Amino acid sequence: MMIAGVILAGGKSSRYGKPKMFESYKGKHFYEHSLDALKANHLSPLIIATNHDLLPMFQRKDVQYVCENDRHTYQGPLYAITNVMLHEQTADWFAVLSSDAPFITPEFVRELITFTAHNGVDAIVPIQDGRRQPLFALYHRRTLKVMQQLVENGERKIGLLFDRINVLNPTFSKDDKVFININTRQDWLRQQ
Ligand SMILES: Nc1nc2c(ncn2[C@@H]2O[C@H](COP(=O)(O)OP(=O)(O)OP(=O)(O)O)[C@@H](O)[C@H]2O)c(=O)[nH]1
Repeated sequence: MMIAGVILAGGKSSRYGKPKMFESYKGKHFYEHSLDALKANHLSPLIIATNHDLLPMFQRKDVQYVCENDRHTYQGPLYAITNVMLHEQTADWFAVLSSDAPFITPEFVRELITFTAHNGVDAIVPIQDGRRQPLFALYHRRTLKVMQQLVENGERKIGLLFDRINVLNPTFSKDDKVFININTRQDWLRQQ
């Protein structure tokens, strides 16, 4: 079974005011914390989903870059995941992380992956504090068709996907910090 590691690192960062994936924590950019958590679990290929404007700002060479078509820039995570699945056709599963969660750990990714052993599951989406965490999640390749249908209908909400596929919703009580994502500078000041 092949699991690709995907980091969503496009978007507008409009609430943050500048591209938040390049903020630094412990000597690494935010996006590198996601990348290294996937890499530590030997996921392959490793893919950063981004857009042409941001592409020159990434420094890591140990990863593939998948850019959204200019016309489709800023369409959100659902579009970005669909685009990655269309580009990477060999992986069975896609471990998808955001690039604004600097407290992510290899241990979290390792635990998440264990749930792929469940039969007949299309996606593994943790629930934390009663909320779904779709950007700390795993999606099977067979979800691509439904994703494409949603995207073609102009849908942006990834939540709509979960009504149409078989989702496992594990809980991770141990390390609450893992799921913290940074949307505003205020968020980041609070966490430091
Ligand atoms: N590749 C790609 N990633 C995206 C896109 N939209 C959001 N993301 C990523 O998805 C994660 C969550 O994004 P959000 O914070 O909800 O949206 P954002 O556009 O980055 O920021 P806001 O403008 O403040 O909403 C981040 O890691 C983003 O980099 C997109 O269109 N393409």
